[in-house]
Amino acid sequence: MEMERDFETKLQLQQPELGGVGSKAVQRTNSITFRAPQEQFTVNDFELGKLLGTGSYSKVIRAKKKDTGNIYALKIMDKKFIAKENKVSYVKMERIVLDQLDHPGIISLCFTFQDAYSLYMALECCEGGELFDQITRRGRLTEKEACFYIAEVIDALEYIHSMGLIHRDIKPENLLLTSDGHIKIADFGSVKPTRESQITVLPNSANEKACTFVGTAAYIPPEVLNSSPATFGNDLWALGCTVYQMLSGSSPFKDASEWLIFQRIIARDLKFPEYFSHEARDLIDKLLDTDPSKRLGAGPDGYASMKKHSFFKGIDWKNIWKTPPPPRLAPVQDVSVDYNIHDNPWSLMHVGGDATYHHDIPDANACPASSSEALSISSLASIDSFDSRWREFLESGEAIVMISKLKKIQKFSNKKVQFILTDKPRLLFVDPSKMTAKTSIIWSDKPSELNVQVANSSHFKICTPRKVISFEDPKDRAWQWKTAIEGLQHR
Ligand SMILES: Nc1ncnc2c1ncn2[C@@H]1O[C@H](COP(=O)(O)OP(=O)(O)OP(=O)(O)O)[C@@H](O)[C@H]1O
Repeated sequence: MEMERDFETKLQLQQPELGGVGSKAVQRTNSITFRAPQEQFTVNDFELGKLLGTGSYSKVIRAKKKDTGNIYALKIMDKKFIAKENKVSYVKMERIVLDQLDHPGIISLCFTFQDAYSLYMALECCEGGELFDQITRRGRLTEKEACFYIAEVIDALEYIHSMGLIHRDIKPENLLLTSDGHIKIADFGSVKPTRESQITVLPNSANEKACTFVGTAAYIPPEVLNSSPATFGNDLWALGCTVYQMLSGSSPFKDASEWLIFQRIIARDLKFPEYFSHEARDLIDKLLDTDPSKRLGAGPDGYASMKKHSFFKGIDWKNIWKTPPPPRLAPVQDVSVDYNIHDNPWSLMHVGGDATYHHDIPDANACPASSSEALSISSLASIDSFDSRWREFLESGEAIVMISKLKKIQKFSNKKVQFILTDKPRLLFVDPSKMTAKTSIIWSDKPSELNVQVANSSHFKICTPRKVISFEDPKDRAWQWKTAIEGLQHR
C-alpha cells in the first residue's frame, strides 16, 4: 500500500482543474499546460484489439473508444512494475514531451487516464507497424525505399533537435509507419532535454538521466560507452546504424553478446556489404564518425549538410510528407497475441475491470499492424516481465520471448509443461503444477542441431541430434514457436 501511495505521488503527472469527463479543456500542473488532457476514462470505455507491440515497461494495444469509434494505440503501463523498475521518470518524460511536440513525423498523444493498477496513454495509432518488421520481412530495403524513410526520419529528427531534445533511442523498432506508409517516431521515454531546450519538463525530471546509459546496445555511440554526456550526435550515430540496418537487414556492429557489440562499437569495426552504393557508404561513414561533433548534421550548418548529401538526390525536402511513400509490403498473417485476461501467460495483468476484449477490431483500412508476434522477436522480449512467476527460472538480465502451456506428447502419457523461450536464447521446461524447473533443450544456432517441424497449427516437433520432442499447443501457436526459435537462431 505504501508503495502504491508513493507511486501515486510520483506519478501525479497532472491534476485536472478544468472540465469533467471527456473534457478537451486545457489542464495545468505546476504551471505546465497540458494539451492532451488527463481523462476520467476507464479501460471499459474501450474495445481492446490486438497487441501492437511491447516495450520494456509497456504493452501497446489497438483500442477503439466505444462511444466515438476512434482508434488509438493504448500504451498500458503497470504502475507497480514502473515503480519497481525505476521507470517513473521515463513515463513522466514521455508524457510531458509528447504533449508538447507537434510534427507529422512524431506520434501524437491524444489523452491519458489511469486506474488503480495502470497508466494509459492514448496515442495516435500507427497501423503500418514498425519499420523493423518491414526490414525483417524483406530481408532488407532498397536504397530508394531507405532514402525515403530516412529523409522523413531526418525531417522529424531535425524538429526534435530544434526543440532542444535528444531522442536517445532511434532505431527501426521505434520508427512506426502510418496506414499510408509515412514514418512516425515513437518512444520518447529516453529523451534528454538540453539546457537550451524549449520544452517544459516537470521539476526534477530533466537532469535525472543526464549521463545515464540509455538506449539500445546496437545503436549506442562510442562516446556514450565512455560516459560522455548526451549530445545531438547520439541520435546521428543511431541514424547511421539505422540506415545501415535498412540497407543490409542487420545493425552494423551486430555480434553475439552486448559485450562484443560494445567492443566493435569502440573499435568502430565497420564493414559494408558489397552491394552498398558509394553514396550509402559515404552517408553511413559520415554519420558514424567517432567524433560526435564531426558527424554529418552536427556541424555549423546543421541538417542542411545532411540534406545536401548525394544519397538524398531527388528528395523533395519541402514536400516530403506529401510525397507518396514506397508501396506497402503485403501484410503478414495477423498473428495477434492472445491476451485473454483469464489465460495467464499472455494475460494483461491488472488491466482494470471487466474490459471487453476483442481479438480483432475491424480496420477501416484493412491494414493489420505488422508488429506480429512471430517477427518482432526482440520487441517481444519483455512481454512477460509483468508476470513475475517465471522470473525465478531466468538468469539475471534474461527476458522471456515466448511462453505457453504446452502438452508434451509422450509415448505412454502426455504431460503439461510450461515451455519458455528466452532471449539468451534458452528453451526451458517448467512443471507448472510444482513450479519446478525441468530439463532444458540444448540451444544451437545451427538448424542441423536444433530445428522445429510444424505438423499443423497446433502440433510441432523440436528436433535435436539426441531427441525429437513432440508438442501440442492448445493455442495453435505452432508456427509462432517455429518463427520465434528460428528468429533467435538468425539473430
Ligand atoms: N502509436 C503506436 N501505434 C502502433 N504501435 C505502437 C505505437 N506506439 C508503440 N507501438 C508499438 O509498441 C512497441 C512498444 O512501444 P514503446 O517503444 O513506446 O514502449 P516502451 O515501453 O517505451 O519501450 P522501450 O523498451 O523501447 O523503451 C513499439 O515498438 C511499437 O511496436
